[in-house]
Amino acid sequence: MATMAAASSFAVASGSEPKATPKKIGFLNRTVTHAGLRCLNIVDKLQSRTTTQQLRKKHVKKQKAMPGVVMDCRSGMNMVFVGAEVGPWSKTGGLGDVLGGLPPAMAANGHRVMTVAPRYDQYKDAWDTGVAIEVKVGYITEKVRFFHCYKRGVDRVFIDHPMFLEKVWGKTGSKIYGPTTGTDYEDNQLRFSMLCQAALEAPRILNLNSCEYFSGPYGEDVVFIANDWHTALLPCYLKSMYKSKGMYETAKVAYCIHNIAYQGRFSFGDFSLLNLPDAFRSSFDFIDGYEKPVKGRKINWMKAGILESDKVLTVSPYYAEELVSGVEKGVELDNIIRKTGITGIVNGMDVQEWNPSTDKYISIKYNASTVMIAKPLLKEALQAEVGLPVDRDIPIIGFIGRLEEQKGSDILVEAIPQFIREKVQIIVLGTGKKPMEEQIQQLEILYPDKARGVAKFNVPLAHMIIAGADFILLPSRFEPCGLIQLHAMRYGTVPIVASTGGLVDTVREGFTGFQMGAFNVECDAVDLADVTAVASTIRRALKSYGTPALAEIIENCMTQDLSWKGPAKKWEEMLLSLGVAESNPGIDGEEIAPLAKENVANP
Ligand SMILES: Nc1ncnc2c1ncn2[C@@H]1O[C@H](COP(=O)(O)OP(=O)(O)O[C@H]2O[C@H](CO)[C@@H](O)[C@H](O)[C@H]2O)[C@@H](O)[C@H]1O
Ligand SMILES: OC[C@H]1O[C@H](O[C@H]2[C@H](O)[C@@H](O)[C@@H](O[C@H]3[C@H](O)[C@@H](O)[C@@H](O)O[C@@H]3CO)O[C@@H]2CO)[C@H](O)[C@@H](O)[C@@H]1O
Repeated sequence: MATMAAASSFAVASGSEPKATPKKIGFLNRTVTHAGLRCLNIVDKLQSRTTTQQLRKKHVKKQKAMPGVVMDCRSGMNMVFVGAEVGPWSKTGGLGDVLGGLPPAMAANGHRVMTVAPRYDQYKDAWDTGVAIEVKVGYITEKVRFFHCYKRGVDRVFIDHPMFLEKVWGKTGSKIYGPTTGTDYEDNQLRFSMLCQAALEAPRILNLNSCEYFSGPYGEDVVFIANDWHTALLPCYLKSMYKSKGMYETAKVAYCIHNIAYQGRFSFGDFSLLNLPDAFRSSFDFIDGYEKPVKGRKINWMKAGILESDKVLTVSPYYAEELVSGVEKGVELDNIIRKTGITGIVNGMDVQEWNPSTDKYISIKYNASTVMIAKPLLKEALQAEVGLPVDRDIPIIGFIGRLEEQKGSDILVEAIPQFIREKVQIIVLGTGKKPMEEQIQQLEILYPDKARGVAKFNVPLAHMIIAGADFILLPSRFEPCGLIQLHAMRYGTVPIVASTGGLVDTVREGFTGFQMGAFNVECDAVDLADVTAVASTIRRALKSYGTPALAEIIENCMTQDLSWKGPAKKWEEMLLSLGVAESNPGIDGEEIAPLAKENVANP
């Protein structure tokens, strides 16, 4: 906001024209200046028809800068984010958070931004556009419809087909990929092939007039941001169905890896289901030593996504390094990524959903100057909520996450006997693999006055833990970025983290949290050394409880800018470098809270 207020004038194309004074633009109600923002006054428009027409080809921002002078200002890019989850409409974890939070930050910077995700449920706020297309999935042709809403400056597009809705309806959040954790829907390849094809049509055919600055279809000068294995076919179809026919000539694809553990490996014969020319076969070709889902030669969607895209990204710089470090951390795609290269940009967090001074799930609102008064009260509320003895003097350690080996809840459970005699309580919230759910549910029986495990996907409780706990534990075997430590830091809850991926980039030992060292990435056993590291670091953290040193760490945590603002600028720089026609830098934007608030989705 400060940057905006300090701005002094628009750059006006004609030297003879008086300089415009700073103006509030209606959209987002902000003042805008930027070197990259081109403004033509009405005289220039008459003299330079071609330029103006070129401008109109894309989006044109109109405003009255001064009485009698109409200025057409253009900035930004057309961006289409594609993913299997988009929060808050659909979310099983961090992928949904990123597709929910990064696009509005891009829109705030003046870009025209769309997300495309499946319509898993009857979302109250997204309407049928009336537009339908036919796409070939596998050996059949299916009709899909486009639903739409406009929130926080972003066109949210949902792909409607029974393959999404019938399976998941009413259970969004848990059944997106399969009926239970660890079991995938048999037609996932068809479902995500459909998503990719529909996403490629959306910018061309949807006539969206969501706000006064952008109208009509996005057109073909777009950059697609494809996320994880589900969208790996997008760059392939872009080439085989469009570029080969002279369409989407300058369009580009950035491919973002949120988790290399899920690659989309399927039987080699399934290539024929994808309806791609034979030339693409080698990009999918993959051999591993595993028998799942079939023995031997396979297709690997993520491998193709990496090879066929114009740029490969991931969600933190340290994870980017880990991915190319070797076969273990690169999960057998390290050699491919070494060839293409990869850029890591650390995730931001949604500072609207996670804001201790407005959070609707917590009874006391607070900020960095009131945290020490608020936390004990929020702790008592949390203890009462989960049925632990209510005592504000007992430090609480929280854990939130998908219950998969990645997150290390099994390591935590094994470490508990080594520190449970300390003055401490533990609260674990997560869903996922059944044995791991059962393991956390046992905690209450083993340690009735000390520990609780809640095997539910429970957003209000996640907020209460983030606010009421003193420490948040992330004993991850690997962690591409991690959002929970970001949420925690904003709430003055100090992270204790394994030294891996984004946890290395975002938590500074002794300054904003505690590092435990890197853990064994082998997932089929719990390494005793990791158990010891968890227990000894927890004891170290507990020693700091109530000390000025911890108070300083809490303050350091809470006074950081963890929003998407910084990461969005880095994303913009990278996407601009791809050279999509008609792409320009954005502006230095701010989301306007009231607008964003009234537009918060209500799925
Ligand atoms: N039981 C429960 N109840 C309520 N809420 C729950 C919950 N379990 C998890 N959540 C929520 O889901 C999100 C999980 O975020 P993570 O960063 O841990 O993502 P995840 O590992 O799924 O995603 C991957 O993608 C993200 C985004 O790029 C990376 O940060 C991450 O490292 C990578 O593994 C948080 O918002 C958390 O509060
Ligand atoms: O936002 C949370 C994560 O969501 C995605 O991960 C899902 C993954 O892409 C799906 O394929 C599926 O994973 C299952 C996998 O296919 C199966 O072989 C078996 O290993 O079990 C897995 C778990 O059921 O579900 C994952 C979510 O649980 C996204 O790709 C990740 O980046 C996100 O972290």
